[in-house]
Amino acid sequence: MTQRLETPLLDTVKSPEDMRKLSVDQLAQLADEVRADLIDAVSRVGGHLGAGLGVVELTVALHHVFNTPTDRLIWDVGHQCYPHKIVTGRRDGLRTVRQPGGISGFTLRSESEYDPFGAGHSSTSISAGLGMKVACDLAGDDRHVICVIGDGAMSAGMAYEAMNNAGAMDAKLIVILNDNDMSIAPAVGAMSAYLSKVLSSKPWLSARQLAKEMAARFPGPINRAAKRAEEYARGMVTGGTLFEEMGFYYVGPIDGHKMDHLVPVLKNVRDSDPQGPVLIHCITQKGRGYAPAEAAADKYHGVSKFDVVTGTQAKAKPNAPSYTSVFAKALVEEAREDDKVVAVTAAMPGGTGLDKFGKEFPERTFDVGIAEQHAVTFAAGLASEGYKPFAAIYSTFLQRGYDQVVHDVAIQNLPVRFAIDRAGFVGADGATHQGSFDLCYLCCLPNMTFLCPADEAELVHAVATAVAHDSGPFAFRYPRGEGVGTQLPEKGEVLEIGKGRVLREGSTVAILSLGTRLTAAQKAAEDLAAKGLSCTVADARFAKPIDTDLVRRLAADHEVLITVEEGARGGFGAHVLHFLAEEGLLDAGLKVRTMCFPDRFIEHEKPDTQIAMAGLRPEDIAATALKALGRGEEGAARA
Ligand SMILES: Cc1ncc(C[n+]2csc(CCOP(=O)(O)OP(=O)(O)O)c2C)c(N)n1
Ligand SMILES: CC(=O)[C@@H](O)[C@H](O)COP(=O)(O)O
Ligand SMILES: [Mg+2]
Repeated sequence: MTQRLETPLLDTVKSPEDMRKLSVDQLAQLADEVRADLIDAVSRVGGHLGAGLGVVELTVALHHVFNTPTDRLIWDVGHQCYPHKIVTGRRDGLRTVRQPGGISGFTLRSESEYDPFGAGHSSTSISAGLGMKVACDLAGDDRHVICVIGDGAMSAGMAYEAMNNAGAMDAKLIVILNDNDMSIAPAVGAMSAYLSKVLSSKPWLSARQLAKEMAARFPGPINRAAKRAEEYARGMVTGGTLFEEMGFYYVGPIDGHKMDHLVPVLKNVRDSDPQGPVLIHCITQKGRGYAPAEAAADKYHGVSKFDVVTGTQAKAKPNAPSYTSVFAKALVEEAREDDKVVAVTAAMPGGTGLDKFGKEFPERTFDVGIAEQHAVTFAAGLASEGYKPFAAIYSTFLQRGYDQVVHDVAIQNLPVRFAIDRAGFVGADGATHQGSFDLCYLCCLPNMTFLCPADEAELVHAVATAVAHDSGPFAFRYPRGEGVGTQLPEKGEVLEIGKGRVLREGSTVAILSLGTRLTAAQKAAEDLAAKGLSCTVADARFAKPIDTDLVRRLAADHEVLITVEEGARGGFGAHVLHFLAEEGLLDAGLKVRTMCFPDRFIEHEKPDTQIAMAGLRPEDIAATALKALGRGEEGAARA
């Protein structure tokens, strides 16, 4: 246990520069103080906690040993970067993390020179780091590039693509595997740390380098044998064979919470000059140092505000079930009737609700790790053999598997069902996580069917329709958070493909809503009616195929046609415009307005504010109609 020094260090240590003057004992004390500060900050505003708790010592040691920001330090995913933000001048800012106007919950280039690369989606750090290291080498810059990547993020294909490339190059990229839950964990502790110190010390590395150089002088078979002998010798001791095979010097495993292990190993790696990349295997504990987090199944990965003493989170009582829980329940019901229904998640069982499905159907539930590309084609394989796979993937993360959607699912017209959660604005996670583009990137695909339920009841029907639709790929989307409180049907109804519904009949303005903007559309119609304007409100239900009869009728019977959707330009509204143009329905002077997200990234905010920033509130819809009729200003200027 570190002998705590009297003066609190966090108040005097203002930057990594200050940290470089500290002793190892002082660094350990500083880590304790950073951990306490992290817990305090997140208890006030919520956010990602468990991962940051697991890298407090590593963060302090890295900024002590390396000359950041000149040396580039990249955090994979970035959710564990809160300690990094505390020690790089954003301690106060952390009390505003993910809040309106506050700092980002991930690393962000525009936020700090200590954030050389933005993140949010996983497994990008090694690719980015290699690019930076090669650039530095080309420019003759003598700086280190360090990537910290978790064991989860290491399960994504992109990480292997990057390691495969790095391992074949001479760039001395430093990768730190932050391993907080290995299924086969090599021994950690003083002995292994000692070995790693020795293995990463200059004499050993240069001896190994010498062996490598000697081996390199022999022709093929001898060279390979010599090289392999050296690697297996090390692999036997430390289990680094996999990474060695990929061309990395493997160092570890070391205890990622012991400052007197971390600092010497990092110094040795920093000062050694092996040709090629190095991987340091750090064993850490997610949630470390905060009992409620350590005890929690999810290690307090993502939390709302909480009481520091008890760990009890302040969760507002929901007015209605979440869309995710409605989806999960509906899928369980359907799966009870149909044993071909199977479910696939990419490391998000809790977030997608498939943990509930897995409780009842463990053998029909597949968590493939953070591997959306694989998840999609794995589902395609299941579908090709007659199963009904539901790939439940957040809108933003499905972007990672897009070519697989096109190449393996749509072209082959395989009946994969895409349950797209977190569609539309997601709030605190901000620009990297918004569900903005799925309508754009799926509606353009031939063979795709895309259903957009307007509320929870419609979501239950969407699941039933997805199960029944076996003739090709089928997507349905729903937002983060709770529904509007509609009565849930006993059983899902199979909807007629490509058919919308009219909820309000009028004559001058037609509002064609897609998805959960329906309540706003109905409110806008009421506001307009109060101004003497007669409005029709229709729920398109399907983004693809469009209900062409409905669109034809709305175009023929109204002066103004407004489409509304929670997605970026190029989605539903664009396809309605294509149809209207092809049918010549724009030629008679119909006034069309397509309301969607603006052509910019919307940062972290409360979801309602994000809707206002996008100009999609009821008052914005009403104003758009009035302006189209030449009667008054269009919606409040977009924030
Ligand atoms: C492409 C992608 N898919 C899914 C996620 C959601 N996600 C965020 S953190 C995380 C787990 C990361 O595990 P690990 O890398 O081991 O980091 P730890 O939280 O254990 O520190 C996941 C799945 C993501 N950010 N990016
Ligand atoms: C860091 C990350 O990508 C996930 O933790 C994500 O923040 C989860 O989002 P939800 O909170 O919407 O499940
Ligand atoms: Mg992990």
